[in-house]
Amino acid sequence: MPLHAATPTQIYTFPDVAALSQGLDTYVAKLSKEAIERHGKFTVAISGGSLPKQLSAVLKHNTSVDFSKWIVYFADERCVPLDHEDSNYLLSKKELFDHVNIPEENIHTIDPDLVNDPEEAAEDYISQLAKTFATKDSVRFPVFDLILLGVGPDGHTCSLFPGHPLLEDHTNWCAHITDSPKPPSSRITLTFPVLNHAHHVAFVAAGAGKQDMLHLLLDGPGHLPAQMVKPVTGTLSWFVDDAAAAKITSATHKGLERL
Ligand SMILES: O=C(O)[C@H](O)[C@@H](O)[C@H](O)[C@H](O)COP(=O)(O)O
Repeated sequence: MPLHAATPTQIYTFPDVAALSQGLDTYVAKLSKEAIERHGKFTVAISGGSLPKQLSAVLKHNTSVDFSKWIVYFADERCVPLDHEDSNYLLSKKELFDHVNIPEENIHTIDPDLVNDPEEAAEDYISQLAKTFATKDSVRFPVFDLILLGVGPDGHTCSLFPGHPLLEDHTNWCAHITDSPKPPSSRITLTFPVLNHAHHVAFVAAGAGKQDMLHLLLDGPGHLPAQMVKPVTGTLSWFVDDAAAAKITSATHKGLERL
């Protein structure tokens, strides 16, 4: 089955989290190879939460992936020091970076000196993005090869929360938030235009706790943040385990396929 979905949204389901990690490994390894063949690098943005562990369980052992060509950003980051237990960087470091050979300079962290000034931290992150995606003026939005997203119980993704003014940010590449309903309250996040310009966007969701939200997001129309992720020309995929997929009832459900 081709990974490039014929339908706007492709849902891949797996019997359990172990199989989900296997599927993610296959998917990410394929996209990494394609991107490196195409332009010599693989640009990827990674979220926090449960995703880094699910992503890395199998991938970190995959010796066929050329991690030396990876350029990593964070889909969102909490404004905390890099060694803080809430740091998304620290999580991905433990789960993935410590096990593979991504050059340190290719891993774009929040500037630890700016964690007390979220606005400055977001500005700095835009400058970091510009290093990879040309200058801020010569390209409209970064085009990531892959952005990996999680989804919260309220339908948030990245640090884009329901009803928040950041949902209306259609110009900045990265924005800050100081009133995140999910702690910690200060964060920086990629914005919708960046998410929607990626070549590939994949949501990852596992466990019965996600059932109701997945039903809401995938079975009907709506304007929750996760539903606002609609790549302009890229693909949109969901990687879910059977527990998370259990309440999906619409036509979309009939499209469920094993990877
Ligand atoms: O830093 C963060 O908090 C995230 O990037 C956030 O958007 C996360 O992906 C979702 O809240 C899902 O988190 P779980 O996978 O842990 O449910």
